[in-house]
Amino acid sequence: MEYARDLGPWIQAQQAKGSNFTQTVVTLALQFGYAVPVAQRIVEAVLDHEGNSGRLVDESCGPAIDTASESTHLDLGDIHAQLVFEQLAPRIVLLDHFMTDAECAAICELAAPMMRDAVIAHGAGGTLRSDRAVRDADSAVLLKGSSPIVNQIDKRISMLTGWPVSHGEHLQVQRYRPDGRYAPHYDFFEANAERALRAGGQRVATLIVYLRSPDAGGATYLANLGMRIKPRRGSALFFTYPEADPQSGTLHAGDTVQHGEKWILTKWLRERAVESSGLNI
Ligand SMILES: O=C(O)CCC(=O)C(=O)O
Ligand SMILES: [Fe+2]
Repeated sequence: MEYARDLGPWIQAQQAKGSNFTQTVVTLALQFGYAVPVAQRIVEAVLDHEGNSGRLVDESCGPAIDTASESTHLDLGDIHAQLVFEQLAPRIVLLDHFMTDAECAAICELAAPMMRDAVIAHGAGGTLRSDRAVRDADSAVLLKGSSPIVNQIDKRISMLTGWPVSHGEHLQVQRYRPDGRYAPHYDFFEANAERALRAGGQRVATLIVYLRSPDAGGATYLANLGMRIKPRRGSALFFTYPEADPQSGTLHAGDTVQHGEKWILTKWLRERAVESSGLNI
């Protein structure tokens, strides 16, 4: 992450004037136009004396898409995806051509007969149940190893993110019909969701692949950023939340589908190997 060199002395001066961490971050954001998560990382780096070079090193050791190359093509072995957009903090990457049209169609066909009401976690125990007021969609689980195409996509996601297949949940396909939506939420578990956390630790990243675009509506809305990602078949949206906290800036929603159907493939990545026989959590 690059930032103006003179910010180092400016931040030190703010601190010397008695500004606390939060005040310095907010002032940096308001006065210099940095997004708050970026401002936070700059202030952290400067105060840790790492900021002298004017360059921040991302120390996160979780799943990551390596976009350091000058090229917008990402060689994923069996396919070349194309980098469309990336944001550093919170980390968001949008790719085109992550799956071919034929692969999207094959995954939809595989999932269609297995569709059930999509569920959400409720209460302290994290009991799973359908609540269409929050998540109005159907969902199907594609167990790891259950078919060649599932293997292929799992491997491709692992290659993209540098994260082992073992540390990912089973793929899921979500289908939204007209009026279907997913209200704003975080993907990480509540701290008291013991059963889910025991299976492989916290969720740390989400990958969504758009399999079928609705005719209207159904964007993925990144609420903290005021950003809308339009579903386009074969494109993939990746975001990470190294801290399972609102500070991750990853509040997001599936906007209401107005016309047509929206189908997506989701992969949630965990801290550790996921020990689950069937269902995700
Ligand atoms: O439907 C979308 O665009 C977002 C889906 C989502 O956030 C989820 O399944 O957790
Ligand atoms: Fe989500």
